[in-house]
Amino acid sequence: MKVGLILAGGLASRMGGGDKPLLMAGGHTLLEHVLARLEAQVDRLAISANGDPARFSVFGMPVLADEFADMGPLSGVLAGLDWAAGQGAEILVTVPGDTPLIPHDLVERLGSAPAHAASGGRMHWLVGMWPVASRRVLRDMLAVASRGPRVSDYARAIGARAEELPAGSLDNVNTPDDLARLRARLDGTSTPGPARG
Ligand SMILES: Nc1nc2c(ncn2[C@@H]2O[C@H](COP(=O)(O)OP(=O)(O)OP(=O)(O)O)[C@@H](O)[C@H]2O)c(=O)[nH]1
Repeated sequence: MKVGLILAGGLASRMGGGDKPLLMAGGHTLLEHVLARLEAQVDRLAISANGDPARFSVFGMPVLADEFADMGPLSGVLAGLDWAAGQGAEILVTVPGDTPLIPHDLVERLGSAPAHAASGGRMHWLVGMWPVASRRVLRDMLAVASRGPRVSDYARAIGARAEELPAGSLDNVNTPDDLARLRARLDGTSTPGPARG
């Protein structure tokens, strides 16, 4: 069984704070775009976010808080792997909530875990497929780290493979300029809404 995790933690400091996945583009939040593309590809979905989970309650999914504070996205990945283990899943698919245009066949393209997405030769480590059995390696890494370990270090430690995805499908929103570009791209398109929410 494969389950999915939408990463929505972090500080969004380059956007001036707030929840990047709740920003609007093309008539939907970025999170709704991710959901609409990922939902049919996995058996269950959860959101990784700290703070008040109520702000994500409209999506009807579990909201997983980081166990290790201030350790960056890998702490969210660990929470997702622990949740996935509890669901009886073997594979966790992660997608950042600020990456709304992932392919509708992402899981098929990634193939088997561990695999991580690349575009134009650049790795997008958080668009990936993680074996749930690897979670002990990650827990050990986080338990001894004094600051957030690099996602690439963990992915490489478990033998990650890179899969090239179509150009533009991994464009993410880090800055107000990124958001303006995305809005210009989605303006006037009829993006399908999510099946829930
Ligand atoms: N669970 C969790 N997710 C995080 C954390 N930091 C970042 N993320 C997620 O990881 C992905 C990439 O995050 P970044 O854009 O690099 O970091 P950010 O904090 O969101 O934004 P900046 O402060 O501008 O770097 C996004 O989906 C974030 O939601 C964290 O500490 N915990």
